[in-house]
Amino acid sequence: MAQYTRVSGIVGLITLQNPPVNALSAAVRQGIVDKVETALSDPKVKSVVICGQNGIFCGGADIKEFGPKMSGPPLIPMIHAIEAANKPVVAAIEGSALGGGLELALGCHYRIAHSKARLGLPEVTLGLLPAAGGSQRLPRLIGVPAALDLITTGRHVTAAEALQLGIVDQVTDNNTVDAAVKFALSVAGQSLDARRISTYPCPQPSHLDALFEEVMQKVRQSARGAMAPVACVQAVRAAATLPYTQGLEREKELMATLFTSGQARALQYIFFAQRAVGRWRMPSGAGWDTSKHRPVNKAAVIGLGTMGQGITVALAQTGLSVVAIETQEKQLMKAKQAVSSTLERGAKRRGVAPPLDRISYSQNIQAVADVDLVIEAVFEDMGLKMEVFQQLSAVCKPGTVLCTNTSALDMDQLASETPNPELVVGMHFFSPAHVMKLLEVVYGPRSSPQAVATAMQLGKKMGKASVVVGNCRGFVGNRMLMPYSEQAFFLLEEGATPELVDRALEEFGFSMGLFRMSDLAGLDVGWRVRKSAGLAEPREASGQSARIRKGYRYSPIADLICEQGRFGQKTGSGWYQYDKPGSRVARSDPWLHSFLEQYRARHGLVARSIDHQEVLERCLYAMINEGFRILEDGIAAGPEDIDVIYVFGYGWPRHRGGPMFYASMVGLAKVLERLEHYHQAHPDVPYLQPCSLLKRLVASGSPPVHRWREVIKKLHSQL
Ligand SMILES: CCCCCCCC/C=C\C=C\CC(=O)SCCNC(=O)CCNC(=O)[C@H](O)C(C)(C)COP(=O)(O)OP(=O)(O)OC[C@H]1O[C@@H](n2cnc3c(N)ncnc32)[C@H](O)[C@@H]1OP(=O)(O)O
Repeated sequence: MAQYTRVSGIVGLITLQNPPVNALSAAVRQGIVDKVETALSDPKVKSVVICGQNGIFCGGADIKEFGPKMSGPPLIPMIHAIEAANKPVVAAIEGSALGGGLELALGCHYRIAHSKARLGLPEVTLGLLPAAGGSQRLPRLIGVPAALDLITTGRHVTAAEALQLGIVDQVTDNNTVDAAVKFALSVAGQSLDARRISTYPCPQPSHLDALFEEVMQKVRQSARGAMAPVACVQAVRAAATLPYTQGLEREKELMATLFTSGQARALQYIFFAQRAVGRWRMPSGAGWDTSKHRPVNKAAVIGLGTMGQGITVALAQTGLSVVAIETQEKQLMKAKQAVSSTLERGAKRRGVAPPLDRISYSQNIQAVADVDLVIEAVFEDMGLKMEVFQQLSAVCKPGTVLCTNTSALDMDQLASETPNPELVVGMHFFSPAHVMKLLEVVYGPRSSPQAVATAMQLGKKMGKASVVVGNCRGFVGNRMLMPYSEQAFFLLEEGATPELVDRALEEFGFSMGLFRMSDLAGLDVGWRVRKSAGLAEPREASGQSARIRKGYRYSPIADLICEQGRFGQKTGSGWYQYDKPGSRVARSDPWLHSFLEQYRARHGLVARSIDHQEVLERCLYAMINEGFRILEDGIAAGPEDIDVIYVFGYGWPRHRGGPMFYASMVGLAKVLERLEHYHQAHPDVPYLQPCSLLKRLVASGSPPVHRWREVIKKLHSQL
């Protein structure tokens, strides 16, 4: 809806009303069309201001209304009518002007923004392009290179940057609507000939072809198969090379392809999934509405290895006071230097002062006595962590929330070391902790909803996509990695190479294939976990028994690689070779290939040709199958939780919506059929045995992903 009033005698004020972000729903578009007509036909009105209610201009088209049966006035003619008006129309931009919201503002003759406003065309992040004339107007207004940057990345700019780029005409620190009305009064009656952006010639950059070729190459590389960034470049190229009306036609054509694509559905699903997981709920029913978080002003980090350093940086950047503890003096000094330089680099980028004085360093755990929350990030060793938790219980003030940053260990066992297990939760960060967006917040059977709420609130404050998950080995993310990597190892035994597996996964869209990723993370981490699970003990070098552990098929390949001291990038070799330890460029390794050949010969395995489809089906479907088990076990509340974890923490291509969404797009019946097929071929691999929830969903007609929770709920109620 839109409200209309006349202010200062001659200014028609149109206010968009659709909480919370004034999205351009059918009703809002109808409201705008009607109120613009009212203002333009009223002879007393000499100029018009468009604003949004509750301090936000407009969050863009209403994504919830996207679909095959969209109704209401279309955006393009609505914006054209505003641009063609014979009275000046001024956009008063507070809060956000995003997507269709900015396109609406670009149709206005003037734009006044509050200094705290953010503007952008983020359609690309939803698998779309700015198709209400935005891809044609913005390059005409700010030039091709700047428009390409904004449209292909979807980044939001501050009001100051918008002013510098020429997107807005004025920035104010005061009441934006008052400033816009004042401005509208000052321009009433003036000629609008030079204010209609669609009539501007598009500035022609020199070497236009070379520029677009270069940008297209870059975009294709970083898009990893996503269509929208490529279409965005094509649309801007149309703006640079065609008259406005023809460019608009091209924009429409490109949008039609994107709008109906699975990629757009996947990206919009992830947009809502991210928000849905933020409204967490534990199986007990506890959530934000029932659980108040404890205030956290001062936090401690115990253990300043790579993870501890990243967490310290993230906390300090969030504005907390941090006590950073490391018992080894040399490591403490090294960590202090690393943390300081990361904070300095970050502050320089943002043009602010580095928050160095928020951190105090100590070798003495007594220094945590007055903190509100502790994050333990010591070495992944249960004995050591138990010792730390005992010490923390003795030192911390009552009510301190104790968090462990374990990636797989039993956090409930750690809770047992404290007199207040209800205050213990897992906060599983991803490396580097100050960069990666994901945080798994792990609750055990005794964790209180208040402790979970506290960790979730802190995650939110740190800008993390925080997901509440239950306690089990590997939680959600790492638990699903087990079948994924197991299949990759089996594929090596059967004839694949790390390069082949990685290529298949990277062409699918993963930021890195499994083997390159393992080399980056360090192979010793998984080796230690397998050893602690009693799997990776040295066995006889050949024969069937070497490939059987605990009664099931097992590939010792990764353990054998580690026994050679090949831990990945940090040692200069792993699944690939590197120029030197720490180097990042992975090269094919003849040693590894000959090792694989010898391994197969020793175990009587005959290499066969393996194609990309088999790699994808075996690795991804085994992982998805485990995702269904996780849902069945109640470790994740819904498919959205798993998908957000994989998109934000594991490099799953966002335009494929996460593993569970992907399964729904492939078709659950097909996933089930392929799992049955591979399980028949490998009956000694339990991860390939289709999970009963998957079978149940297929039996109930493969409902869309947003309806899985109903089936899961029914399943749980019958248990
Ligand atoms: C066959 C060919 C057909 C062609 C048809 C073409 C028709 C379309 C034409 C033009 C299309 C234009 C494209 C667009 O405009 S797409 C939308 C672009 N806008 C965005 O991407 C902005 C998305 N929103 C945000 O970034 C944030 O929400 C922000 C506005 C910055 C506010 O952030 P914050 O204060 O943190 O609040 P939340 O993100 O939690 O959001 C609050 C709730 O509002 C819901 N929301 C937000 N934006 C939208 C939206 N655009 N549409 C619908 N709903 C929106 C959000 O989901 C939250 O609700 P809930 O918690 O219930 O999920």
